[in-house]
Amino acid sequence: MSTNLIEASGVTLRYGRAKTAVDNVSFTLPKGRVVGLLGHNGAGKTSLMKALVGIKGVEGQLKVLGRDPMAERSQLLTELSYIPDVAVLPRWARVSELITLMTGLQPNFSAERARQLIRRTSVGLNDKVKNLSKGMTVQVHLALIASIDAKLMILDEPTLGLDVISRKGFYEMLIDEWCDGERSVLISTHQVEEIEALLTDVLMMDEGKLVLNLSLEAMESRFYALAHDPEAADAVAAAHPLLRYRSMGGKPAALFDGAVPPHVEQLGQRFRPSLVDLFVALTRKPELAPRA
Ligand SMILES: Nc1ncnc2c1ncn2[C@@H]1O[C@H](COP(=O)(O)OP(=O)(O)OP(=O)(O)O)[C@@H](O)[C@H]1O
Repeated sequence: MSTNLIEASGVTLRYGRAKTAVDNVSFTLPKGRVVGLLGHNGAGKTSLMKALVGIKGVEGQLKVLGRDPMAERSQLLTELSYIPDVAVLPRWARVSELITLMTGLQPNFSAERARQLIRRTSVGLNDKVKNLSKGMTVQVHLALIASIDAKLMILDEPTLGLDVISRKGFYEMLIDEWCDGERSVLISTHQVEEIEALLTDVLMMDEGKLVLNLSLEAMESRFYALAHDPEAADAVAAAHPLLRYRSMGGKPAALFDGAVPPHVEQLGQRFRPSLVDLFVALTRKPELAPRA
């Protein structure tokens, strides 16, 4: 098997003839990475994840853990940790029963590890799922899937609907208990600000297309932001930034792909653009584009 956990080349996923949800997407996902799959509603994130776990067939080449997801779906599902919706667990069950259930379903599941992870949470093994808050349910769900001995975890919008404390708890547990430098996780989300500090890489989708595939380190050396005085606006605009916006403190700012020309750089102060700025620049809807 190649060292990449995911290899996608020219992957296209259609719903019927009219809808292309994933459009000619190519990327690789090596081990030991925390990858954010970012995109607006309808960008194609869930569709891509469905393709990765063999729920939807695609055109192009796709290998996950060295397997063809459609042809080898049942085998693949025992080798990765996937949650389409973290907040859903059988309501009738006690946490201990879920552990028993998982032991029967998942050959690579460790009940011992699950109990250990549940002890990290405020949930008891005897608690019933129906009595848990949404945040607690998500923690239990994560504890269960983090107890699968796998190399790859795929999470589709895991913290949707959770308050900030529960989201923080979720990500802390994910980083402490799952990420070990060997395993990788692919997380789709809209909550770009929150997740930026966790990520090693970012995949950004817009209308089915992959518009950015970059490590966070490479992002720092590739994109430049410049805060400048209002009087310099025309000169900055003439250098064709990707985005013009207001930086913190309300000062006008511009985001550039690549080095800022020296005569423009001297018009302001350079700063590190945030992932949110980049997200807006690369995925904004046409109606939000500045008027010419
Ligand atoms: N079963 C389906 N049949 C037809 N079109 C679909 C189907 N599922 C999704 N789509 C369309 O495919 C596109 C991508 O949808 P998808 O759910 O993958 O986006 P997403 O990025 O996950 O969005 P969200 O953030 O809202 O969950 C959208 O235009 C959506 O309407």
